[in-house]
Amino acid sequence: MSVNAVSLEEVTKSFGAVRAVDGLSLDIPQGQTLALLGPNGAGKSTTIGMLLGLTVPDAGRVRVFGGAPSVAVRAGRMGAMPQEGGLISRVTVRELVAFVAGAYAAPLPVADVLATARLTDLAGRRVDKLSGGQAQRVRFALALAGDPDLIVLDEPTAALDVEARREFWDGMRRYAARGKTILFSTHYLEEADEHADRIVVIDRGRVVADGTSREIKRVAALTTVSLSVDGETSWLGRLPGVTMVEIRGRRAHLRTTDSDATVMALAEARAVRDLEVSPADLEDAFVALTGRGAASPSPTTAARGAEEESAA
Ligand SMILES: Nc1ncnc2c1ncn2[C@@H]1O[C@H](COP(=O)(O)OP(=O)(O)OP(=O)(O)O)[C@@H](O)[C@H]1O
Repeated sequence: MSVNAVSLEEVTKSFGAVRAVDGLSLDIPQGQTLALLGPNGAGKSTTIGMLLGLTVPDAGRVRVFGGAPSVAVRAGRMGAMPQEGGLISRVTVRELVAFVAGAYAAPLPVADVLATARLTDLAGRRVDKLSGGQAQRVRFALALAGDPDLIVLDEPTAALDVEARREFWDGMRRYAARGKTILFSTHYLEEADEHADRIVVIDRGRVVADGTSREIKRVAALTTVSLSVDGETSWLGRLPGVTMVEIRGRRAHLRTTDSDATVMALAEARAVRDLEVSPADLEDAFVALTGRGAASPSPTTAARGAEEESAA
């Protein structure tokens, strides 16, 4: 098996009394596109800083392609796009890309960089005359110039409008299609859902969920099946997939990790009356996982509730 592109082992970093990253472990195999999703202050930028070798962890180990981050950077194997950062002005896009590519031993041909970042038509434009979205694609191009195997992007599309984001991700997909590894942080749930193979949700410096968007929704157990009931309801908690039962008036609301199995079992029990299935979206899952902004119980609470119920 090939070495992981990224391996973080129990990494911790504090700033004074603030523990920004708290025992975080994460392995990213080569070729994966991973979204690091988390609310403000979750520890995304600090994690990325350690990954890039810009910040030294207090404890734990950071490996990029099996070695120190600085080795991967020097070898041109890791390219980064920081959250912000000025671009040299008064030069054209092509000149700037060629200048940065020239710093690497085995750069990508400039024409390829421009094409991947969708900048071919803007190659002769001066950098200081670009729109925000175009400038962001130039930053992406600079991260690509050394033909890295891993690219790390800290909130690459923050402040871009919908069209600029679409164009940005278009370029990113071309890069990923070449078998490269991508790690990006984002607040945009739909962006993680749409562009990542894997989503790692972090909060307070810890991983709170890790999986495909489908798996994360399942972990959050947020699909709700509701139906009209009368009489005895305790059996509803024993249906497959059900993690929580709430009775409100004459309706039962079942949280389930497997709505298909729950509905089938209800049908077998001839209990389907005014049935409604409300699927979770990633936003609900995120809120439930991080406990921010909603009164939903955390998934661990939900899972524990179900275990206790079935043990009883
Ligand atoms: N250089 C620093 N000095 C002091 N505190 C810091 C420093 N860098 C980060 N922090 C604190 O560490 C915590 C994690 O911050 P970090 O920037 O890693 O989060 P984030 O998930 O990237 O947030 P955002 O999405 O807002 O960029 C926050 O409480 C932040 O205030």
